[in-house]
Amino acid sequence: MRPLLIVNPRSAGGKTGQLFDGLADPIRRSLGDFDVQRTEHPRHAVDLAREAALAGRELVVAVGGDGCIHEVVNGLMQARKSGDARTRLGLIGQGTGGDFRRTLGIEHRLDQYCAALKHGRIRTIDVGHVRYHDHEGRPAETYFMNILSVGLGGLVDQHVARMPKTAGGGLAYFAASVRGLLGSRIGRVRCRLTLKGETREMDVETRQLAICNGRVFGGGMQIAPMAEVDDGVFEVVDLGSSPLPRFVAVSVGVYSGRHLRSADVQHHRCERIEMELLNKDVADRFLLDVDGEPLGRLPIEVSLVPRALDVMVPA
Ligand SMILES: Nc1ncnc2c1ncn2[C@@H]1O[C@H](COP(=O)(O)OP(=O)(O)OP(=O)(O)O)[C@@H](O)[C@H]1O
Repeated sequence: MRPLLIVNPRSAGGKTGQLFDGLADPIRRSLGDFDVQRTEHPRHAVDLAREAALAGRELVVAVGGDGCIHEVVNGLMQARKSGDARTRLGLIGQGTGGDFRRTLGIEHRLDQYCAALKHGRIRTIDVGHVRYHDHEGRPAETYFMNILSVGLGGLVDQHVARMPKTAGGGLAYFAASVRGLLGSRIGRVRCRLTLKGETREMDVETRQLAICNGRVFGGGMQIAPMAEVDDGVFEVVDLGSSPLPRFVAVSVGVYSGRHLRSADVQHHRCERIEMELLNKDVADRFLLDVDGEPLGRLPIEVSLVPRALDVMVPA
């Protein structure tokens, strides 16, 4: 069957919808014939990817940002659960952030995306799975391919999601980050981590803690430069509970990976982690960011599905 391109026309502030027809010809020259489906609403890509995999497509390409990739990954994982579909994932990055393609080392150029699809190699990656509570308190679950964080990141995502769609990209994200930072609270969190069959419990106080399959989040922040998407473990990076000015200084180091040298920052490894918020009065400001989406809140149970998905990456 022909490859399917799932296009999020709203990605990159709506530019993808306008630009995609112009991209189709160069993609076709490299990939050959393909089919296209444009998403019509949020989470539509989950259904499109699942149906494509169950129909036996060998390759499904997410054309959009990290949110689009997250949805396509969820569709492919759902298909895998309900059958033995083993569809490969491809990427053509068209978003504002591009954190997952940075993790995979794909340069943001159409010819590089096409080269990875046509002549690349398959990398079989681990995928995270999380059980959580949505903003109305209902139990929910999702897969994630990159990073899940608790605390400040989810609050920033929520501010971004509530901004008018006309707000400009970089500046609007910066404003949401400042607002999130000033409104953020320190969570007292009970964590149960399991690594190689051994479970240990610890209580942490943190403004932001990230559970990382990939390396980069927040539009280029190298929260876990040591992470490998196919090593069977999560890197857990806790940015600590220092007062705001010191927290900001440590966070600036996340752009280069320097934060890991700070005494405020803790690093753990696990295949599974359960987290429960002890100071429930901060629950509205201590939120989940799952691959950049503000999905809900604690308590959570996160587990790693090893070698779950084949992704096309540069040769
Ligand atoms: N037709 C649609 N109408 C409205 N929203 C949509 C539609 N299709 C997809 N979406 C939503 O658009 C959101 C953003 O998508 P995506 O992440 O692909 O782009 P981005 O935000 O520009 O990139 P990045 O996440 O890399 O910054 C996702 O939450 C997705 O559910």
